[in-house]
Amino acid sequence: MKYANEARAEGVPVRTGEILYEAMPWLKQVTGKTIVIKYGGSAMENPQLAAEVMADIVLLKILGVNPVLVHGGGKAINRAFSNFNLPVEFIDGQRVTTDDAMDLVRMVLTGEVNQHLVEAMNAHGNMGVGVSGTDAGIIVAEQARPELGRVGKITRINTQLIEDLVADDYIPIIASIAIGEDGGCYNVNADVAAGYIAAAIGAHKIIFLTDVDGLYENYPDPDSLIAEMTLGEAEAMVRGDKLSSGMIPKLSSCVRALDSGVSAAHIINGTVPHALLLELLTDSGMGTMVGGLASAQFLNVSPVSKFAAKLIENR
Ligand SMILES: Nc1ncnc2c1ncn2[C@@H]1O[C@H](COP(=O)(O)OP(=O)(O)O)[C@@H](O)[C@H]1O
Ligand SMILES: CC(=O)N[C@@H](CCC(=O)OP(=O)(O)O)C(=O)O
Repeated sequence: MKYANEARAEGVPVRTGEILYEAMPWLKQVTGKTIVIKYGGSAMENPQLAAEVMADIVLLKILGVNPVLVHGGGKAINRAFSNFNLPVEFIDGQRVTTDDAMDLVRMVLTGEVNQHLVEAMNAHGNMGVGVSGTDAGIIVAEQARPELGRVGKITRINTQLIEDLVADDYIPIIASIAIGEDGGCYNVNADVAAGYIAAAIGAHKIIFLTDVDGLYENYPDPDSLIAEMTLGEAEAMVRGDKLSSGMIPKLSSCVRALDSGVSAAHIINGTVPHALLLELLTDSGMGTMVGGLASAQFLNVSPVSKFAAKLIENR
């Protein structure tokens, strides 16, 4: 037997209660909504952190959010290429993928990365269903450019399987491999795949989990980290010549998603513990938000006004 006084002496976690309560306004905005989460290979390098990210996604599902996970695995593919002495070559952020290399890319993304994520997620209750973009023709593509080999340009997204899984309260975990219009399969950039999927399923938000704190105007100058930008500003940056490598497909995908009605896109640091929860359920916010706020007058204001801004945005 244990007396109540004893339990209290161990410390009542008042702050924990406050934190949970503070989540309410944010939770009201996202519960029942579909959120596409793109998990990049760069933020997946630490398996413990990756397992925590999967647990946070399950928590969001339990809280009524409908997460759809789209993942890459560029670093794991690089390692496999090096093991097989295949050259790693990118043109405009896209991996040059020969026919033989395609088999390896598919093996790594669907056989290794996807299944590790499924395993980590399903340690918390078997909600994760791992699929490739080829399953039920989720991602359909044609050859992008002959010099890239089997790199696909997405032509359409079939949303049915994703919608069915979400309706049945599963969490789709989608590897960025596409089925060809001409048969066969294609390697597609996972940022691009996530943007297309978010647009096609009418997601509320898209969140890119990467290994930096967000988008820097002049990378890596820490003072140039962008907290918020409008769709117009993002479009101008995509058209300009300041962006390099990994951020080109991410920002282009933010633009595509917002153009199709997704309310906000976020680029956040997935290596920060509980980054997703902090972004979605607290006043703190994280990284770079594209779109989102109704007006610049709400920038850098108190949490209460920020909440008001979010309500306006949701009208
Ligand atoms: N302007 C920029 N802002 C932030 N990161 C940038 C920028 N330009 C290039 N990067 C690089 O982009 C990387 C993230 O892209 P990438 O490696 O493709 O990640 P992921 O695996 O998450 O898709 C960062 O680690 C950083 O080195
Ligand atoms: C065409 C192309 O470049 N495909 C990517 C697919 C994986 C990916 O996008 O992974 P990240 O999200 O970790 O960058 C590749 O082969 O690396």
